[in-house]
Amino acid sequence: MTNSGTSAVQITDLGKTYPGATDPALTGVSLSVARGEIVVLLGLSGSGKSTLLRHINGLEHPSTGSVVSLGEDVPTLTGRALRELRGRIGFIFQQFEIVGPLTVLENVLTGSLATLRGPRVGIWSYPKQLRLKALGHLDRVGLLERAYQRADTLSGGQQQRVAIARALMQDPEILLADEPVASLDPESSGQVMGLIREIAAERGLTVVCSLHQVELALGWGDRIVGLRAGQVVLDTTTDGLSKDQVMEIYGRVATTTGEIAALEQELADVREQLLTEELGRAAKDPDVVDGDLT
Ligand SMILES: Nc1ncnc2c1ncn2[C@@H]1O[C@H](COP(=O)(O)OP(=O)(O)OP(=O)(O)O)[C@@H](O)[C@H]1O
Repeated sequence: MTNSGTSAVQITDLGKTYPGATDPALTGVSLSVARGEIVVLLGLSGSGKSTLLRHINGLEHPSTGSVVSLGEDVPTLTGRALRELRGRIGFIFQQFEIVGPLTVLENVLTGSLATLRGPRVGIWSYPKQLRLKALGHLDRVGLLERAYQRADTLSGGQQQRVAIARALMQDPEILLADEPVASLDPESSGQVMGLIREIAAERGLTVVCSLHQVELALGWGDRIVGLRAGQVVLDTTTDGLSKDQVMEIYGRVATTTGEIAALEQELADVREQLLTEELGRAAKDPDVVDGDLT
């Protein structure tokens, strides 16, 4: 069944409890995303962002409630119908999932594997029209000159741009991005997020992207959906929304052991990021002798 309505995603009263878990990962989540909308899921580690994203393309099965993506009743789909839906929904992950020893071009080409029969080895095993399409996407993300280089010789930001080009090979209608800049420095983060937005506007893509950086989310998304312990605690457009207003609702004092553990983890991550940035600055500082960071 295909629905020609304007809703890209319609989630109603979604609940998810993982097998063996005592607490639900999601409770009573309802969310409607219009076609062409750019939505940020914001929340602490463990608040349920990935779980929610993974329901949209059927990587998770709901415990209760319904998920309709691009007019398809996702939990009822299996086999070919599910593969077809996933073909219409691109997914970008935090860890890029790039195959290091393969060339940049071949990594992009793997984005078209679902449309081809049989395994492919090497760029010449892909039809010419797909090779040209992949080169076009690499050009769009600014990496054309890197096409024949090994993917693991690229920086983190460049690898994430390869992941964007790979997702575009599917000609997706929806793009899901799960903390796409969590492993990047602030400058590369801004570039990657800017690129996703530009490409979404060019292609009229619907984007649902999880982030945990409040300021980035405010500057980037049209709408913010705040999750806390598996529940939607904020759902508003970013227009005129201040950081304090977001923090007030989504960053309230942690109350459960799980939330406190999540906050502690978040703090450890921030400390690690600061240390990495500091080491990066020290490495560039001409006054610091090689290896001497004291
Ligand atoms: N496969 C799984 N099996 C059991 N529990 C899981 C599984 N995946 C996630 N969870 C639990 O579900 C809850 C929500 O996790 P989820 O990964 O969706 O949160 P998140 O907000 O995306 O976190 P992060 O920002 O760290 O990725 C957490 O308590 C997590 O431990």
